[in-house]
Amino acid sequence: MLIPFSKNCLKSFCNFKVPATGFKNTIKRGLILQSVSNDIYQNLAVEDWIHDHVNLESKPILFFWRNSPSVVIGRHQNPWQECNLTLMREKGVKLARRKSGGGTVYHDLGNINLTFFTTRKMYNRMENLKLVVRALNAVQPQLDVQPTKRFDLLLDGQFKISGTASKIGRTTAYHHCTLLYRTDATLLSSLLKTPYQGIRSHATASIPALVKGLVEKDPTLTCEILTDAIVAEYAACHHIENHINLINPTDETQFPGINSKAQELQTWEWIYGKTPKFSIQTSFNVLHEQSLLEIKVLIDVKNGRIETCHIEAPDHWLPREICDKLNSTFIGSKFCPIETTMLTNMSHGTSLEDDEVHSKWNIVCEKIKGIM
Ligand SMILES: Nc1ncnc2c1ncn2[C@@H]1O[C@H](COP(=O)(O)OC(=O)CCCC[C@@H]2CCSS2)[C@@H](O)[C@H]1O
Repeated sequence: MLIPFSKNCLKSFCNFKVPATGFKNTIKRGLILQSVSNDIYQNLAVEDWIHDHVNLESKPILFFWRNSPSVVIGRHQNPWQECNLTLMREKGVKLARRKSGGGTVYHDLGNINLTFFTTRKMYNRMENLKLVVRALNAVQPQLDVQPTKRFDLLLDGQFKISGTASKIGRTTAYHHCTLLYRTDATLLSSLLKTPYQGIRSHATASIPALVKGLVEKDPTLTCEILTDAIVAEYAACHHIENHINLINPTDETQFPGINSKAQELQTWEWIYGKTPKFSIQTSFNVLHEQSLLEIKVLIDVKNGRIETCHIEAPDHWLPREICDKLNSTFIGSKFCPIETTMLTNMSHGTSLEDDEVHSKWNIVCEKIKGIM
């Protein structure tokens, strides 16, 4: 049963504004929430907000959420290494960095996300996954779904339908996982494949797997059927009412300060700027008098910005001093195609009066944009 979420409901969970005494009899043993939003940043902000503000002692929370097409990288990952940013921009797929560690996954409405909030003490990923498996078997006993040692869920022993990540705080923790019920595996794998060559970094690498949606096994399954089954199992386990509380992640009266959290999660500084330091060593060819010339590139990127840049072109194609000027122009700028376009345009009206040199400068900038 879906019911809109009442303000008092969450208040009895919060650490603040609520007196420590007087609620003893009204405190519930747990709560099931579902977001009305499909915005990845708003939904990640809910996780962050609950993690920061809610006292979960004896009152665990299960949160359901789905997103419009998005790629979600782990806290310590490198987006250039993990996904095809060019294809994502083309298809309007959002990029988000979450607060938990682990690998990169693709979300769309065919994917349900579940977040199990508990105290740090009660944090237990395997129990949560077993609960999901019991729920799946309750709706379709024929399904062969098993948790793995890495806390994935595999269908028929080989297809990943769920990936796990977690964040463990001082007193509270959450385990979140995906549940793929409908997916375009070809699109998913092309979005999660880097086209950029020569990246060196110590960022966490994802572990690619074969994926499948549950509907391929049982076409009658829907998001609602699956959610209801998990809700029923969770409610039974925690002796709480079998219902979902709908929440609006933009509602400041329920979640004071949540909109600024969502804003922060979509800043360039968080999504790209938090990438662990990396370098990219690559080369590309340009056509000159019917032969190919090699342009070598070595770029170090720190906090998402170009720290050092060595572009080397044959002297007779692009004079050394122009290459040096190009290198110093890039230093300090964001490793980002929009910023590079601005730099390219800014070179107009400078010392590049020579049209030929100017067009070569533009060619190099275009090629560099292709690796961003
Ligand atoms: N949605 C989804 N579900 C299951 N598996 C996926 C999905 N998208 C991609 N993959 C596969 O997992 C690997 C990456 O596996 P890897 O093990 O590296 O990473 C994970 O599983 C992370 C799970 C994070 C879950 C969070 C829950 C809420 S916000 S995101 C990828 O290369 C694909 O092969």
